[in-house]
Amino acid sequence: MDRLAPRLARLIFGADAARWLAPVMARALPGAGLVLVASLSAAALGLAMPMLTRQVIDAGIMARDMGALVFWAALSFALGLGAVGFGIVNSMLHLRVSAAMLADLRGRLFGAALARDPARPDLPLGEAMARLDGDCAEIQSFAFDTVLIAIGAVFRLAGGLALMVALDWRMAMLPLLAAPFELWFLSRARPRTQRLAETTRELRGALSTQMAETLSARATLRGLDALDQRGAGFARAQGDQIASLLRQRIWSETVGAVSQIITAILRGAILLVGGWQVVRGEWQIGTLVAFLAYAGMMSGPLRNLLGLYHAQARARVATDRLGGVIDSARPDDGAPPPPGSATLTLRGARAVGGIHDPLDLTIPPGQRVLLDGPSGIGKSRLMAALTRDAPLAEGAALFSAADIAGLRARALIARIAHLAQRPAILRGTLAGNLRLAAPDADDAALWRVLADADLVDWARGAAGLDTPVAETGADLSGGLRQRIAIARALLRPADVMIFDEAFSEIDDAACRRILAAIDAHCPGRTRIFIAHSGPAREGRFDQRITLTSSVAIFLSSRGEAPYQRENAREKAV
Ligand SMILES: Nc1ncnc2c1ncn2[C@@H]1O[C@H](COP(=O)(O)OP(=O)(O)OP(=O)(O)O)[C@@H](O)[C@H]1O
Repeated sequence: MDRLAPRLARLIFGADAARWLAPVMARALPGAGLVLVASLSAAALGLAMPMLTRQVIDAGIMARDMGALVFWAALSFALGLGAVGFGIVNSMLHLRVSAAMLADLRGRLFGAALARDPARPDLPLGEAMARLDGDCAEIQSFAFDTVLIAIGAVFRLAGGLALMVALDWRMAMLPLLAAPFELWFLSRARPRTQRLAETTRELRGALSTQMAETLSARATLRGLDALDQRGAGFARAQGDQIASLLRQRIWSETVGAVSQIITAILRGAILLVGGWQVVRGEWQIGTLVAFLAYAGMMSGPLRNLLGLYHAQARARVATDRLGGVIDSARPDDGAPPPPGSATLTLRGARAVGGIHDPLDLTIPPGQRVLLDGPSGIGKSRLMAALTRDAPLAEGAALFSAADIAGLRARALIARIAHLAQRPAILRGTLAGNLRLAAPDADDAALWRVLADADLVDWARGAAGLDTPVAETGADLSGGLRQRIAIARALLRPADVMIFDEAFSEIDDAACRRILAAIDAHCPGRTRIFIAHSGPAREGRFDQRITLTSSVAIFLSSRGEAPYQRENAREKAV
């Protein structure tokens, strides 16, 4: 299995996709083998049927043998019943095994999407979901429906042909004459199948992106009275997608029709030549019936085989799109950050996106630091570089003398907590949101950090730790969301805490209480504050660092950067 899966994956999906698909296929192969055996047995049952019909007609009806008639008819009935039962078992087995493969594949892709390298361009949410859902399903359906059906088809084609040869070998040559034409047609038609699949998958991604973005922005759009506008855009995107699906369907029907036309020609030829044989007395009528049944049976398998080649083209489009997600994942490698207290050092550093002059800086353990600079200059990006969440455009960032670029990101975030202005709050409960940071924290620990974040009264007034929280925390005020995020961060024993506008929506009085609690309970931790205004700028700082830029900063108003206005306000206070 370990060697078969990579080979199969390479053969079907190409060498690139085989890297990540082979393990998934290796896990699915035993189940797929079982489904294959079951479906081949069902096909064998199907193949036996026309032979039994032939016996009923020739040995029973035409020979006027009542005993033989009853025997062959009863056997046909019993096998027919068996085929029904077998079909049900088969379909359940198929669903179970193929759903398990889909779950495995989607799990792998979900993991890769979560581990996206921040240095890589982000995929819009809807596009990512379309890939995780639609493209994974495309591969699952190819592997389980198309490939399995095609193997069954080869079996039925070969079996049917063999039985036709047994009935009359000269007549059995007829289906073979059509093969070269079909192969030629297949290879000519395939590139168009691939192109159409690419367009359809892209349009599907665009539609999901529109949907996700519009739904998540509906409050803003309502305020702008722009819901109809977005609705019309969505309708247009749906129209484009339907048109593309129709083009794809017309093409696949055209491709499929070719095999049906060939089968119809074959049937006509068999009827004519076989009928002539019966007239001449060389064939019995049961033989003609059985021959016709086999020729009819070939149409499905032929169509499946024809479909296989083209379905592979579509599956390759899906694997390419999924390959993009896999490749964007950052490997979880690197050295652990040095133990002991953390000294942060920046040497001529600037993160991608930032426009400030390169920064040299050392922050010894436990310092309180204010990082200042006009909006958009790159404060957040520079801090994100400390956890490898933003790549550096120049310079270096060091964690206790170790270059951060070589440190394991997961280990780094255990030491550096970076709180953003708009924290992510998930649907569930207050406790569930807090325990994202520390799954094993007991209730007492949760209440302690709630106290630090000045949330105890609010939580008691609601349903305590079980207070329900809506998706994105939409039922909470901005200040509550920020306070929950602060409480959550305090659950982690980080050496460095970066408060990146993390207090911007909290009222000044509460903000001062929270800051005092943080200073009292985390005196040994390095605390870096970014704040354009408010109490987060107050108090004693060991360092005040101001990012400046020799590039003109277009975001300043009336020639004054916001932080300069704020500094002026501070002086006035
Ligand atoms: N993922 C990203 N990739 C590249 N550039 C980015 C990315 N995220 C933000 N930027 C850009 O980096 C620049 C600096 O953004 P950043 O958020 O660091 O500024 P800031 O100084 O923190 O501003 P503010 O005070 O308004 O929060 C901006 O021009 C922004 O558009």
